[in-house]
Formats: sequence, C-alpha cells, structure tokens
Amino acid sequence: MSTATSAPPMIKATAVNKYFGDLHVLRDINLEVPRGQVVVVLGPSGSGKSTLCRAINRLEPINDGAIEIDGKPLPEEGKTLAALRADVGMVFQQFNLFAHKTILENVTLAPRKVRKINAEEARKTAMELLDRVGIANQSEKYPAQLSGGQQQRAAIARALAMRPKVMLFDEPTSALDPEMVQEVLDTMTGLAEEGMTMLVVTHEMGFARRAAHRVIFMSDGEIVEDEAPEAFFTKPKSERAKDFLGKILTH
Ligand SMILES: Nc1ncnc2c1ncn2[C@@H]1O[C@H](COP(=O)(O)OP(=O)(O)OP(=O)(O)O)[C@@H](O)[C@H]1O
Repeated sequence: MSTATSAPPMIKATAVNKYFGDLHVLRDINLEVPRGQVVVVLGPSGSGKSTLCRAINRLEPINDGAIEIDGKPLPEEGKTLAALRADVGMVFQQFNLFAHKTILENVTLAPRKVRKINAEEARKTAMELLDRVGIANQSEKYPAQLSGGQQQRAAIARALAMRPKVMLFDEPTSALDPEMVQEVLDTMTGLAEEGMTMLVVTHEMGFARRAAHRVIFMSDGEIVEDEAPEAFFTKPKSERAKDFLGKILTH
C-alpha cells in the first residue's frame, strides 16, 4: 500500500515582489522546485537572477510574497554569514573563504559553531567532503595558496558541510580562469547526479544543457520562460528569450 504523502517542494516562492527603491527587481515570482531537481536560471544582466537567489536564502528581504524551503520559511537569522546557514547552502561568484583559516578549518567552522558537531566528527565529515570535491590533499593550506577552482570547490564543500537541503549557485564559475571552470562544473554535475536540489545562475550553457532538468529565463524581474533545456534552447517562445539566446550563442 502506498504511504506516499505529497512532499512539499524543496523551494517554493509565492507571489514574491522585491523593490530596490523605485526599481521593481522581482515581479510576482512564483516558483516551485521539487526535491532533486536542478534548475538553471538564465537572463540578461540586471534581470534579477542574483536577487532571486539572495531572496531565497533570506540574504535579501522581500517586499511581499512568501518563500519556503521544504515546506517551511527559513528562520530569521539576522546577519548570519551565508556560509554558516543551514538548509540552504550558497556558493557565490567570489569564494569568500575565511582567509586566515585553513581549508579544513573553513569547512569545519559552521558545523562546529552552528550545528555543534564535535571536533573529530566535523573533521571526519570535512575530509570526506574535501575528498569528494577532489582537494583533500589541500586541507592544511590557506585559501590564497589554492587556485581559484580549488577555492571554489572548497566553498562548495563548506556549504555541503551544513547538510543543506538545497544548494544555490550564483555564477560560481564567472570569476575563474577558463581552465578551472570545468573542474567546478564537474563537481556541480556530480552533486546534481547525487540528487541535490539545485538552483544555478550561470552563463555556462553547456552545463544548462547537460545537467539542468529545467531552465528558467528571467527578464526585467519576471520569469518569462520555464522549460526543459532542450525546448528552451531549440524553441524559445518569447522574443526576449530569442534575443538573449541570439546574443549569447553568437559570442
Ligand atoms: N543592493 C542593491 N541596491 C540597489 N539596486 C540593486 C541592488 N542589488 C541589485 N540591484 C539592482 O537590481 C537589479 C537586478 O540585479 P541582479 O543583480 O539581481 O541582476 P542579475 O540578473 O543577477 O544581473 P547580473 O547577471 O549582472 O549579475 C539591477 O538593476 C541591479 O542594478
């Protein structure tokens, strides 16, 4: 007998609006992301992609609407560093690792301070995560001693150490030298294959085509298209998406 209950979406945004002064940056955003789905967010500069990520993670207050993670609003956490939050892990363009801590300390900090995990357990989990992202041998180094790609993989491990339900990536490869982009995308693809729920703002169309279950196209603060990647890339419906794809694909 099936005991399945309908699980809430991992990310649910309902009628979300956000203004910066007079600028209406998120316009009536409605979005549901089920468990295990990988959503790539595309759109021209200034269309509200980063603001959407930041709103989902409560780094940015919204003016109206509601955001829930796994059926619940995120708790108020004041100005807690994004890296230290539970439930929603976020990886930024700039890695924002703590410069004066080793890579291992960067990864164990939040589990120890926020989740109150003991030192040995936190270390063990951190080493497993660093191994998973391919930099276990760099654990005693400081961020500045690592390449950009390695630092970004450390930032991913740090976010994962909080056992998030959802991972948000805001242009995680845009600040990297080209030769390091693929190693970070490979790490993200691995996470996607393991079933992590992910919202990814990126200009990497290869990743969108390969790893995304769904593409959301934003323009002027609105979700204009919400499609499977194949449909979006081959038959965009709106003039705005056609225009956007025309520009990026001819680059
Ligand atoms: N803190 C802020 N104060 C005022 N305006 C802001 C702030 N942050 C973003 N904006 C404005 O809000 C709009 C949406 O910005 P956002 O960074 O979300 O866009 P984006 O799609 O992520 O752009 P990009 O691809 O360039 O990163 C832009 O017009 C931006 O200038």
